[in-house]
Amino acid sequence: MEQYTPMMQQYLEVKKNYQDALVFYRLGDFYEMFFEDAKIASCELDLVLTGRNAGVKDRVPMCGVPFHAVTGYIQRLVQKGYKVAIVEQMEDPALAKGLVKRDVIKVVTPGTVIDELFDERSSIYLAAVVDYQYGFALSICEMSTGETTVTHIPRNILHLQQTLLKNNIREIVVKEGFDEKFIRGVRDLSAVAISYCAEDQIGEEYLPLCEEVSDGAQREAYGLMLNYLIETQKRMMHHLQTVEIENENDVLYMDFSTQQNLELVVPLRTQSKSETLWSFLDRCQSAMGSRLLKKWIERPLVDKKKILFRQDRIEYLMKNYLVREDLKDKLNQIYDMERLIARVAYGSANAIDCQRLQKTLSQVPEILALFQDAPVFQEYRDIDCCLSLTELLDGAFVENPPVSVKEGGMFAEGFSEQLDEYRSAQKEGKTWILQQENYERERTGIKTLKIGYNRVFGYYIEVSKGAAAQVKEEYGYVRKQTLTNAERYITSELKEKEDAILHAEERSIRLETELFANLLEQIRSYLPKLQKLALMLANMDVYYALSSISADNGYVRPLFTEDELKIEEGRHPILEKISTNRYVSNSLAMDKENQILIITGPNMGGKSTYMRQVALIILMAQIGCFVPAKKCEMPIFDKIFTRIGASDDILSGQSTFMVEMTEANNALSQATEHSLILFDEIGRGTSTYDGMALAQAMIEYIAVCIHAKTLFSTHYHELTSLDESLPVVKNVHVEVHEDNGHVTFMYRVKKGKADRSYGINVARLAQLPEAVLERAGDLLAEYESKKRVVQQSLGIVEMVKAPVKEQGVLDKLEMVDPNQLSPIQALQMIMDLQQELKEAQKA
Ligand SMILES: Nc1ncnc2c1ncn2[C@@H]1O[C@H](COP(=O)(O)OP(=O)(O)OP(=O)(O)O)[C@@H](O)[C@H]1O
Repeated sequence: MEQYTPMMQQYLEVKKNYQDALVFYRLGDFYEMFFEDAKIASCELDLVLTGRNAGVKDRVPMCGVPFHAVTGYIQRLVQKGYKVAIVEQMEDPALAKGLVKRDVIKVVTPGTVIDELFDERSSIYLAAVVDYQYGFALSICEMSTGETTVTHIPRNILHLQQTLLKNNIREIVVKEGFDEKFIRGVRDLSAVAISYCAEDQIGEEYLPLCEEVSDGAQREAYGLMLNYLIETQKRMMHHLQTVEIENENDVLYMDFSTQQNLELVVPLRTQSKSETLWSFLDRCQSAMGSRLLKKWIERPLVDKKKILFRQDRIEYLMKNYLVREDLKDKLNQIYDMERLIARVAYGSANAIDCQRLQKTLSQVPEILALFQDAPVFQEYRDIDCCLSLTELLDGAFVENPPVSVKEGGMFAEGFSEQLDEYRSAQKEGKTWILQQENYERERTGIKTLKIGYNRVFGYYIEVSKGAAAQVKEEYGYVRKQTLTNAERYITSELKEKEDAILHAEERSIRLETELFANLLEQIRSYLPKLQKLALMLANMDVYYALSSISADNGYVRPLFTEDELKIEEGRHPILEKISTNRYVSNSLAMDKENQILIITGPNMGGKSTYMRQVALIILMAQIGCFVPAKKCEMPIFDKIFTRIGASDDILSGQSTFMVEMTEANNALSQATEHSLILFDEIGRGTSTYDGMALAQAMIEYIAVCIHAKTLFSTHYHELTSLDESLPVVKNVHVEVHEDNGHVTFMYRVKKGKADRSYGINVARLAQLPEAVLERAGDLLAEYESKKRVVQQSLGIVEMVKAPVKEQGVLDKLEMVDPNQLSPIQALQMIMDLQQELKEAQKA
């Protein structure tokens, strides 16, 4: 019977346990892939697919990548959603008896990348999801910093998808048997990979971390996440930070499409390089500052005290120009400490990382000194700067240490006496070799004689073929190798010295490796303190960025009210900087009597810009930043919903109109009186009457049942008469001047409705054929003579709000399958639902 070669048997043995990963199998200076893996990888990475003789009749498909370039290839595969299992040689091939031992040292997966990260300013997350029948518990982790959180979300496909998209989760881990319906929902999001993991006993070393999580389902999710990390990373993850328990109500809620519509962190058209709020505000000097800023933007605050706290710090820096500039200079010198220490803890740091850590640490006391007299930064006054560690690392390394930690040459002279001794032995040896070369030249009279070195023969004397006759027996040369035009010899003296040199070299490399491991261990003992310092630096960086942009652009500090929203001369932060003509500022006033503004006016008149501007000002205010306005008073909003523009449909398979209605429903079903709703031309995706009817019914529902502050732009002029039946509805319009059929946009928002629509005038700006414009003008006149009127039911609209919160309890009861619950889970469910019901009734 045919049989695979021993090596191929070894490969297949490993592959058996990693069916869902591409196995990168180390063979000398290459990582090779075989069989299906080779076909996939050659396709995805443009590699040549070859074959290998493996003992059986057919050659086995194979492709490979050189080991030194492997990171880039893994990056590309993981980006595409693949997992890569790296199989290393576990012993020195030169010393191995028989087949070299090999094993998987790590599995790189889409949600756990560390060394293979593309972009230092963004973060990639992994989430473990546990289904407890009436909800999901999630544990989310960012491997490159060790940050972890746990949270609960409703057991609902849309909510799960939203959570994954909003948090840039690239991979979810579930237990075998996870509800197929939800798996399909996750598969619809092509950017999220799904992995399965069994629940195992967690190692003792991680138990203290687990104890931080008191909630049963969350702890289960956290445990599942740990299990998966242990299984894939195959090493102790010292860098995992204390778990943060997150509650969706602790931040201003936005759904994913709102984050997209407002272009908070990604531009709407993914191809375009246009500015997002993040890129605009990001004056951070370090990547960790940028990442923190992004987090602030995606999770604005709802707690007034926390907002004021940030405002105070930003204000301090705005007022103290010199401190701010000094801070900038110092922050400029720091490195991405968060990821540096994660690499140290994880064990993948090199000498360059440690050197950067030292440089960063040495800035800390200077940064703190800047805030000696600033009461708003008092919290940091007693922070431990890890001075002893800074000293320990100071001057430890040579100026430009090597990337590899395996070849020595990292530590500076004076770091270790022993190392210095080995090194001087090496150096002496090398000087001896040079001297010996001269000596041999002199005694043989061969001017071209040289002493060389290679790995196979060690040191040798090389003499050209022509001169070989001059080599006399009495010199004691032993011929070792004959080349085409040279002879190579060794002498016993040379070999003796060689031994000493190589010995010293080997010993010094071994010592350096030991010293380095030791140093990492020492740094690890400072871990919690270092994580605190990194967070402080990232915070400082964000404070710097926001204060600098606020000061440069004349932003004001928002004041918080109970209900009234008043923005005087507000501006769109980004447009005011990039627009070629002068930006026209606009005010806004809303309160209980003015809850809904219907905005009319021509296309291109500035309606969308006005709405976005309001949303951005509110958002900036709730991250603690100052805002582009002359004055701003506002309540704290709990949620923002938008339906703006035709956004790309991420959740595939929905028509524009369906997306529009889904987003409208998100707002109508979740908004409260403390929310902000922006509806831009809702209903335009269907026939005029349908659209107008839906728009009117939505406005009425918001006015009567929700009471959220709402900006509603529309081209249905008929809707402007709603202010008669609904006193909370007010009309505003964007001003235009018309002169002989030509319009000039004033971009000023004024009270009252637009006198008419200007579609045909705007079309003229687009240079449509005159014949079309004329015909349209005639048709318009005809239509207008048969004007539509808005149906108003007896002046007062009566509507009943859909029960939202109690309904939630009923929905959960309905969805749960009692046969799937353990007695403890059932008890927990009763307690949870009862609690939820109480809260719903209180609200
Ligand atoms: N306040 C302003 N100051 C200066 N320019 C502005 C202002 N508002 C809008 N603009 C300019 O007008 C353009 C069109 O604005 P916007 O998209 O808000 O119009 P719109 O009324 O929503 O149009 P449509 O109904 O076609 O969507 C913007 O891209 C911007 O260049």
